[in-house]
Amino acid sequence: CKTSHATDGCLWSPLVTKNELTCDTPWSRRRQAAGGGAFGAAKKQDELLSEEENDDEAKPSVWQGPANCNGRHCIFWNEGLSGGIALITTSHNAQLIASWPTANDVLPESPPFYAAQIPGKGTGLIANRTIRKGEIVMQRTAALVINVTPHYDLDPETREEFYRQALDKLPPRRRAAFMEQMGDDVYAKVDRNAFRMVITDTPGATRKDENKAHLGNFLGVSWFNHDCRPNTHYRINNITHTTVAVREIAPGEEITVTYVDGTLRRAERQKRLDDWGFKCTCPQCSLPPDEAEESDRRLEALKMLGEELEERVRTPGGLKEMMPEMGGRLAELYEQERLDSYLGHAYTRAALVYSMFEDVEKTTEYAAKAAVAVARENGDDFPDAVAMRSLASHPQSHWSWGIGKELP
Ligand SMILES: C[S@@+](CC[C@H](N)C(=O)[O-])C[C@H]1O[C@@H](n2cnc3c(N)ncnc32)[C@H](O)[C@@H]1O
Repeated sequence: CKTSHATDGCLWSPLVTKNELTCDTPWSRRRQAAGGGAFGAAKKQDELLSEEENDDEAKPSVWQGPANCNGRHCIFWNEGLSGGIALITTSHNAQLIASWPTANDVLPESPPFYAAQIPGKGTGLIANRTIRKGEIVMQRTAALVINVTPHYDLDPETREEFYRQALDKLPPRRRAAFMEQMGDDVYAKVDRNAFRMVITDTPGATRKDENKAHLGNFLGVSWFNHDCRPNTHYRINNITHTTVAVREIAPGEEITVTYVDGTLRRAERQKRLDDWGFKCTCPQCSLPPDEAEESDRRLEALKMLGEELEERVRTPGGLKEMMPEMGGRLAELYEQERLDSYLGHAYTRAALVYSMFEDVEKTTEYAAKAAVAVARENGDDFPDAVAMRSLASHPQSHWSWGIGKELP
């Protein structure tokens, strides 16, 4: 093994230990991604979704970098991992990412959607068959991960050059797929299509910690348009983005996500969506005035009730003021507002409140619903999903059981 930053042969990187060097690992040929007929739509639209999967020759999975540093932020990349990943971040964050598992970024044989032009929205994704509630619609690993500090602090010219250098580290088809996204330059493509994510191994780190806050660009995921009452929920684990259906999606229906907090009132949602450069005309935003006002009133009630429950649980003696029905009311408000992608949170609150007052029937009902909704939204092993399964099967053994009744 020679140690070099050359683009072929045995590659060296500070991100791998000597034992992990992959010099003699034979290159595995990646399988050809499905495409063509399954999408049914025009070829151009198929390519939007599948091009990065069609590389003729696979690359070895080797982390490289740092290169092209600007202060503490450098470019790190791995051409062979999950279709190709490039990072602009610190060495510490890059090492952390390199230690994480990633999903294999390959489209399923028959993706349940095709890309099409949607009037007034640009490109979007349409279901080509019935998609079941709870079904994974798409799973992608980030192609580009960028720390927020260079994104917000660098002068535009330096930043654009820096981003182009990072993009150059991706395999050509992946780079081409990136360039298909909406936005006039690389910066705008990142800005319009990226998801905020926290790169940390420290529980409790928040997006406000600039060292940890990053923007992740996930090819394919960028084609989901916004709806204030979307039919999917997404989660980001490590640097993998997973989109799951939160209700049954009919063939021909557009697959949507929300870009903003759907529990906000209509004017606030629309204000935030202005930043994305469009006026939202989704069914919820297009309700007749009286129904829109009713929705806003429900959202206000939902917010107040949620805050009241939090406050009472946190304040000494606060549980004395609580009534078991408050939990059920909260869940009802979420259901009436069709906030299908937030039901895990609402059902969990409801189950806990009923458990505090030893209502066995309601506790098991809401804990069972919460277990299913939380698993759908966050994965089967998510701690709240595990806790809700346990509450549903043995309510009396849970920490919350009866604590509302035991107070003096
Ligand atoms: C992440 S991209 C989604 C894909 C995009 N339609 C395209 O053609 O690349 C976000 C952009 O799509 C458009 N968009 C998304 N949802 C929309 C909606 N509900 N109404 C109008 N435009 C929307 C906006 O221009 C927004 O800035």
